[in-house]
Amino acid sequence: MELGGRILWAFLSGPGRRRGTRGWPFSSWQPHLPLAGSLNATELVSHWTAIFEKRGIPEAQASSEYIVAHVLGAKTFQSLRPVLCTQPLTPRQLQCVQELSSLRLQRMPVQYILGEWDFQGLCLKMAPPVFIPRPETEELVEWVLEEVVRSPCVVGAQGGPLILEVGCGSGAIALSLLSQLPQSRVIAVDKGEAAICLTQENAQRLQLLDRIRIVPLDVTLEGSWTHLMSWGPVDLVVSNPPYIFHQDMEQLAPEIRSYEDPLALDGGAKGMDIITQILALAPSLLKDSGSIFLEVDPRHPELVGSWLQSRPDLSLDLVAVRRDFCGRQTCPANDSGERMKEEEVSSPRIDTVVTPREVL
Ligand SMILES: C[S@@+](CC[C@H](N)C(=O)[O-])C[C@H]1O[C@@H](n2cnc3c(N)ncnc32)[C@H](O)[C@@H]1O
Repeated sequence: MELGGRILWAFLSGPGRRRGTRGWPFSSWQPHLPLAGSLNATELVSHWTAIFEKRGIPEAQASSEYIVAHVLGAKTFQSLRPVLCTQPLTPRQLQCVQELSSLRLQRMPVQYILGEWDFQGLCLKMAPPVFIPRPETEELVEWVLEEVVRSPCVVGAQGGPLILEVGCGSGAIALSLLSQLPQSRVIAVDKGEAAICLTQENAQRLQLLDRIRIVPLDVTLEGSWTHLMSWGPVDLVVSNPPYIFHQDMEQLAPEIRSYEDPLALDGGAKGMDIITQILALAPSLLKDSGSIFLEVDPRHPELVGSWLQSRPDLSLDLVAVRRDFCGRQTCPANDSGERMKEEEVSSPRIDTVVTPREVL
């Protein structure tokens, strides 16, 4: 498929991905501490799973397994050495499990409790209120990687693409692209101070600081981009922007509502505030042959399509839409208002391919 101008790839995430329906279980109820020496890891997991279930904590068993494994020095319960599963925990270990489980009872996400989480095989430090990277976003990264490998024009002057990530959060997208594209360089921007610090720390931990520039920047501020232009136009823009419709914010799970930065989630009335900022800036920042990859809500391709029609000056075409592994998607309409054709392609995760206007 030959593409004339700059192009846009939209990655749809299911409507439920950042929401939740469970209630806030705050109460004065105190779980009792099991007697020291009396419980091994397997029994302790059962003990806390039962408490979590009783208190309506989502993913009760997984939560207790992660916590117990973490205290015993493993990433997952399944990877614990068999002897550690049957050996009684020490009083100190029991106390530690108790403290971390109490945080879970307050609906703190497991990722913040453990203080680290894996994304694309990288172990990243996590800290509230910086957005916790979701598994759906790993698919966005995989899509970008596929396109970089497939498209020889996505190569910058130093032999790899120059990538701009808008809203880097913990650095998950930027750092996983850097680690899998050894020739690439990334400019990672975020308006949140905590996000900038966490990306910096994660880049340092992963020894990727030499190929990343981490810039505190609010994309909605006029003129904020001018100093980015000195690094030249980029080959790719990647973003998992805040895209939740404002009215949907109230339906978010307590884990999200109480611990993650609302600025990482709330995309304004139609979830488009940051999306349109990114698109509007593309001509100044993106090479003519460049691409933008965005994670969006299933309602967005239609909205983005209409918005792009009102901005022909941007020379941007929405060329492809994928849905996430949850498989939820609305099929957007094309220019003539018809439903877009669904094509079967090699990856089962791709459901709709939108060809660029020039090719239609
Ligand atoms: C959904 S989070 C994505 C974080 C990370 N990329 C990930 O996928 O895990 C969106 C990020 O955009 C940042 N952000 C929100 N508004 C912004 C703005 N106006 N300018 C720059 N960054 C912004 C937030 O601070 C947040 O870190």
